[in-house]
Order: sequence, then C-alpha cells, then structure tokens
Amino acid sequence: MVDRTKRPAEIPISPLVAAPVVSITHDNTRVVATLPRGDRVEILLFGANALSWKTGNGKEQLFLSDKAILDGSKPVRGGIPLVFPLFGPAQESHPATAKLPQHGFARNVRWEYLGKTSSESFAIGKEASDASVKIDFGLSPTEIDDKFKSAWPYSFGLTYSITLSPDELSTSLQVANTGTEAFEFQTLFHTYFATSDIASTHVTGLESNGFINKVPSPKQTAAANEPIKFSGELDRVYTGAEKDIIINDNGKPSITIKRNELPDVVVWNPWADKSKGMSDFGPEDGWKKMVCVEAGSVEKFSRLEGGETWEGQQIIKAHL
Ligand SMILES: O=P(O)(O)OC[C@H]1O[C@H](O)[C@H](O)[C@@H](O)[C@@H]1O
Repeated sequence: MVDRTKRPAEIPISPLVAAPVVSITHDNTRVVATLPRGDRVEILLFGANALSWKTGNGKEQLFLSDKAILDGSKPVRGGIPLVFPLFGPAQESHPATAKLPQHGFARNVRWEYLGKTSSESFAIGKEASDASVKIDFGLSPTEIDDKFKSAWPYSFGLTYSITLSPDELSTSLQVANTGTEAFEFQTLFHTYFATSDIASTHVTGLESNGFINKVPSPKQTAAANEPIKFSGELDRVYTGAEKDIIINDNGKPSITIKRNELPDVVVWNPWADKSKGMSDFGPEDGWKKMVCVEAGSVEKFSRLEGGETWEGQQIIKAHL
C-alpha cells in the first residue's frame, strides 16, 4: 500500500475571478467591452462612435437611430459621435476650419484600436464587481484621407479613451499638437441619451448659465434660472457651465454628467419636424426617446501650441 501520510499539501485552487472582456467583432468594425456584472459598451471604429452602453441591469443608456448608417459612408446618428476640430457648420470667420464638414472630421473617419487596460479586484474577500476597463483609440493624419488633410493640414495625435465601470462611462479625449505650428480646435462629445419620454424629461445644472439659442437663429440669451424642459425643437449652447448636469427622467435623476476642461454644454432635441427631415433618423417618433446633452469646448476655439497637449473628459453616471 502506498504511504499517503507524507503526501504534499493540496494546492489551493484560486477562486475563478471574472475579469472584463474586450473583443473585436470578426468583421473588424467594432470593439465590445463587458464587465463581469454585465455592463457593456460597443464602439464602432468608424468615428470611434460608441453605439451602445448598457448598465449592469441590462438597460440601454444611449439612443441609436434605427436608421443610423453604420457602414462608414456617413456619421452615425446616435450613440456618442465625436466632434473635432469644429463644432457646427464651417464659418468663413474662422478660415482654418472653413473647409471642414459640419462637426469636423473625427466622426467621419475610422480610428485605430490601441488596446485595453483592465483594473480588476483580485483582493481576497473582494468581489470582481468593481472591475473596470479602459479602451483606447487613436487618430493621426495617417488615418484621415487627403480631402480632410488638405482642409486641416496640421500635425496632430488624438487619443480617445473610453472607460467602462459599474454603472459609469468615462470618455476622455487627448489632443496633441505633434508639429511646430499652433492650431485651434473645438471639440465635443455629442452624446445621445435614451430617455423614456422627452415630455417628462428635464435637465438641471444649467439654470444659471447664459446660452446661445440656435433656434430659429443663433441669439445670445440670458440665464433662464429654471430647469430645461422640452415642448418643441430645442438647440442651445450653454457656456461656462460649472455644475454637474443631471438628466431627470419622469421626475427622477437618471444620468449625472461630470466634466473636466469642457466648459460648454449643448442641449438638443430635434422634435418631430426636424427629425422627419433627417433621412437617417428613426423610428419616426424616436425623438420622444432621446435627448442630446453634449459636453464640450465649443464657444471659443482652443489654441494648442506645437508640442502641447490638451485633455477633456466627461464622466457619465447612470442612476438605477
Ligand atoms: O445632424 P448633425 O450634423 O449630426 O448635427 C446634429 C445637431 O448637433 C448639435 O446638437 C447642434 O447643436 C445641432 O444644431 C445639430 O442639428
């Protein structure tokens, strides 16, 4: 009989720790990240446009038009389009961006997926439930086609980082001037949030800010000193906003937006007529289910000297 009294101690089997998973779709068009507790974000490489963000309870937090074009032939209607280096239509008064399309070129080009960084909780006695994952995308003149290069002939490097955490999504854009000549830019995260009914949605945090009311034509307007409510097309650029922005859905906070280096906030809902005029907007009454609250730096152009870097970030927290 074999003497088992001196057998080696059992090697403890470490508990299975679930970690965030990041995958690239087999057609190489999208990156998908999931957390062990179910939070999920999906990003189209074209425009580095987040298409979907679901919190751990499975709820979709972004609005994506069901007619959105996802084949790279035009910018995506919904999710989080990236606006850079111009917000709105080109203006002759700013010659350096006068040849660019509305909202610039970043949403019109395919970005490079640079990789992921996970922070997992492996500590004994701790759950993996606070794991988060950061995914990075890059854009430089090599990725943009000649028509954009000649319209904006600067040396630049953009790094866009999306961090998925439990019930939270952070988007951060780093702009580097890799040349010697200074350039000027505007930028914005054009986030389409899902809401259950625009008529019972209101936005707080901008009560004391003046704004440019773009409808029917741009007009500087004094602070309204009340929450933003929706009863028709609304398109406003709030400037110098310091407070956190809260989207309230049916009287309850649903989203909080915190910002770093992004002093302006655009609030937009196209309402029935304008959305009907957009060929990529659907369903027909989809405008009832969305509100754009767009954190950015758009009132003025920011100037970046050669060799300098700028970074702006929004952190979106979903209240469940
Ligand atoms: O149709 P797009 O070019 O995507 O622009 C959609 C909207 O973006 C922003 O919210 C602007 O303030 C609106 O004036 C514009 O209509």
